Amino acid sequence: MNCAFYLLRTRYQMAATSANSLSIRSKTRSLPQSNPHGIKFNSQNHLHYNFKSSFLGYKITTTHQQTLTQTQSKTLKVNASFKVAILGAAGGIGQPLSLLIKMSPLVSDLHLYDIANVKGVAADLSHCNTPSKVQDFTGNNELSNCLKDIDIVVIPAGIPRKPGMTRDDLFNINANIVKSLVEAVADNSPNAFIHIISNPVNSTVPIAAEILKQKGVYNRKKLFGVTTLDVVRANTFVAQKKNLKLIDVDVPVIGGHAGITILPLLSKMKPNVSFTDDEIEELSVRIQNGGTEVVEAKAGAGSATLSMAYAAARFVESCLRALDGDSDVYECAFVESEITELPFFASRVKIGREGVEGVVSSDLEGLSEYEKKGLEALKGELKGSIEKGVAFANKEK
Ligand SMILES: NC(=O)C1=CN([C@@H]2O[C@H](COP(=O)(O)OP(=O)(O)OC[C@H]3O[C@@H](n4cnc5c(N)ncnc54)[C@H](O)[C@@H]3O)[C@@H](O)[C@H]2O)C=CC1
Ligand SMILES: O=C([O-])CC(=O)C(=O)O
Repeated sequence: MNCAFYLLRTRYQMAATSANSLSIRSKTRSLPQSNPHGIKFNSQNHLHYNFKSSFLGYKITTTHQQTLTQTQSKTLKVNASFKVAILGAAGGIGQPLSLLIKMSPLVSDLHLYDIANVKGVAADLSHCNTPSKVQDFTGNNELSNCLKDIDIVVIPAGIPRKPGMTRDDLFNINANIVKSLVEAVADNSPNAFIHIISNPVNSTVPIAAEILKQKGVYNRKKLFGVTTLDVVRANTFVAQKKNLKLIDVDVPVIGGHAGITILPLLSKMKPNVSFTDDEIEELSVRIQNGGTEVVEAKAGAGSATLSMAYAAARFVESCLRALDGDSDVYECAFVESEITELPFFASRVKIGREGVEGVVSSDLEGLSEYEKKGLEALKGELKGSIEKGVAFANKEK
C-alpha cells in the first residue's frame, strides 16, 4: 500500500509558457507531496532505499526489520555524492537537523557552520557510521571554505521567539544574519539550492533574493523559504482529528509562514474528507498557531526545534532526490511565484535538478469560501512583510 502510494505517478500537464512563467496544472484534484526515502543496510552493508518506510516518516516498524528482500526494497547504486552545508548548525534546529542529514545516503559531505560551539557538534556527529564526512567551520574566515562546491545550503541561523513575540519581532536581528550569510553563499556557492529557515521567513526570503540579485547570481528556481513544518503540522492535526492513517494524509499549505499568512487547503487534501465549518475553523487556526503553541509550551526556552528539524530534513531529502534525478518531487515552499499578484508565495512546487520546475497553480482553483476569504485576508500582511524585506536589503546598497 505504502509502496504503491510512493510509486503512484499522477500525470501533470506543464503549462509553462516561458521560462519566467512556470505553472503546473493538475488533472486530478490533488497531487502527492514527496515521500521521503527510508534507508536500509543489507547483510553486505549495501545501502537500500526502502520505499515502504522512512526514518523521516511513514511505517517505522518496517524500517526496523532486520532483513530486506529484493521485493521489499529497490536497490540503488548508492550515490552519496551531494554536499550539504548547514549555517547555524549548533542551534536548537541545527543540531537535530545535522543528525537527520547525516543519516542521508545521498550526502557525501556535511559542512557545519556556526559562530559558536560547532566543533563539538561535528565531532559528535562524525562518529556515526553513515556515508558523509562531517567538517566544522566557525567564524567569518572559515565561512567561504564551508561553502565551496556545496549543493544545498540550509540556513537556520538566527534568534527564535519567546512568548508574546511575533515572528516579525525577530526581523531586526535575523535580517542582518541572513543578509551576511547569503552574501557569503553568493560569493562561494552561487549555484547551490538555498533553504531559508530563519524567521520571519516572509521577509528573510525576499532579503535573500535581493542580496543574490545585487551579487548578480540570483536564480529564482533555487531559493526556497522552508514552510514544510506547516504541512507536517497540518497532516498531523488533521489525521488526529479525523482518525486517519497518517500515511494517507497530505494537506497543502499555501501563502506564507506567519499567523494568518499560513493557509491550509483542507478542500485540496488527500484523502478527500468532509469537515464541518467548526472543524475547518478549529483546524485552520491550530495549524496557523502551531508555532505559537510550541513557543508558549517552551515558556521562554525557544521555539520549535525538533519538529522543525524533522520538517527541514524532509525538505532537504526531497531536494537531494530531485538533484539525484527523481522526476516526481513535490513539496510546498515559499518561492518567487506568479501564482498570485504577490512576488513570493508558498504553494506546492515541482522540484527538479535545476530547482523549481513549476508551481501547482491548480491548487488555487476551486477553493472553498473559507479558503477564498483566507487567501484575500493574508495578502495584505504578506505583501507588507515581503516589501519590508526588499526595502531592508536595498537600504544601504
Ligand atoms: N521556518 C520555520 O518553519 C521555522 C523557523 N524557525 C526559526 O529558525 C531560527 C533558529 O531557531 P533555533 O535553532 O531554535 O535558534 P537557536 O538560537 O537555538 O539557534 C540559532 C543558531 O544560530 C547561530 N547563529 C547566530 N548568528 C549566526 C551567524 N551569523 N552565523 C551562523 N550561525 C549563527 C547561533 O549561534 C545558534 O547556534 C529562528 O529564527 C526561528 O524563528 C524556527 C522554527 C520553524
Ligand atoms: O513559531 C516560531 O517562532 C517558529 C516557527 O516558525 C514555527 O514553529 O512555525
